[in-house]
Amino acid sequence: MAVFTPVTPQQAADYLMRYPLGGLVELTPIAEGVENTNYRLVTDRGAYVLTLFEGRTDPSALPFCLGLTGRLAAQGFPTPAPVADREGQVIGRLNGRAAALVEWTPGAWKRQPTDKDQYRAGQVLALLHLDAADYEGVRDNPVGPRAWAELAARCDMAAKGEDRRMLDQMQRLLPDLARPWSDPTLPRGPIHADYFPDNVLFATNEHGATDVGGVIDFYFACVDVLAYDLAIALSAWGFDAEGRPLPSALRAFQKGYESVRPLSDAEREALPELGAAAAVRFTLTRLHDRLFHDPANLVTPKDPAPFFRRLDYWKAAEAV
Ligand SMILES: Nc1ncnc2c1ncn2[C@@H]1O[C@H](COP(=O)(O)OP(=O)(O)O)[C@@H](O)[C@H]1O
Ligand SMILES: N[C@@H](CCOP(=O)(O)O)C(=O)O
Repeated sequence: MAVFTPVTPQQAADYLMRYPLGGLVELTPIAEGVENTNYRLVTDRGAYVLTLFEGRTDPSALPFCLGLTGRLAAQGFPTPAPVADREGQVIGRLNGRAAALVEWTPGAWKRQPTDKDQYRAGQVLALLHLDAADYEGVRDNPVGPRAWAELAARCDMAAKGEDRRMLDQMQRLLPDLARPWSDPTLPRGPIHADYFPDNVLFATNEHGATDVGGVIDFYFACVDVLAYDLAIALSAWGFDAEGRPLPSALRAFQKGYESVRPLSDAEREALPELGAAAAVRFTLTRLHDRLFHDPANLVTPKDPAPFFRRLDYWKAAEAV
């Protein structure tokens, strides 16, 4: 369960006093997620997510992340807006952690997205890139190329067996993986950087159709190469649980993306390299989090191996 820092109903009720949201009705821990502590919090006025930010989310990045979602939500992009307290602040402090309240988004993520869902998810990612383009916030990617070597060095102290084999292979690739980041022709801008199916909630819209109701979890958001965000998303949406490619899902997602924001030739060409970088980035964080997992946390670490297998697909695509 993703509760690293427990919050009691009394502590939540006290925290709520600074918001114009009425009194606490219900506080329920949210089981999903692996990074931060999340509770569903219901008040007299509505439902919200209470998040306490843990290790990997640097509190100094929160103005960027919450500013971006606030801006996108105000522009009509489907994402829950952060809630300001009576003094206009969206970032508070609770139980020794930076904390925020965000509107609750009804809906659920697609465990088995159809090609139509893939297409729509691709469109919404491209809309995010267009809508966020003139956002003025600045944040470097906290798990960009510079962080990979450090993560690998930490894993190096503990990896054995199959983990060691994956790590050795990734360490050999690291020097070349950063190449696209020195290419000035690749457009940059605000990206989500964790656009996985579990961060895209689908709901029934006012016309009775299923649509993306809310994109959540912008806590890895940063300014980076736009096509890298697409490569991350393709890597997240276009493979099965074992890490084998799903060609029609990959096609549908990219087609949806390009129906809104067509790629330049340079972006299309760089996509396999960016995909390989995405495979390594998520393998490394998963490997790191599993190797250094604290059993006192009831979160189940994610398996790095299926992400590592995505490398084969992207490397083969690079060779074409
Ligand atoms: N605004 C929201 N509306 C509805 N559910 C949410 C919202 N934010 C988070 N959740 C739920 O909480 C879970 C964990 O949130 P997430 O931000 O992905 O956590 P983490 O960053 O710890 O991985 C999500 O999978 C979703 O079920
Ligand atoms: N998406 C990442 C881990 C971050 O988890 P999330 O629940 O915040 O999406 C992964 O799959 O490794």
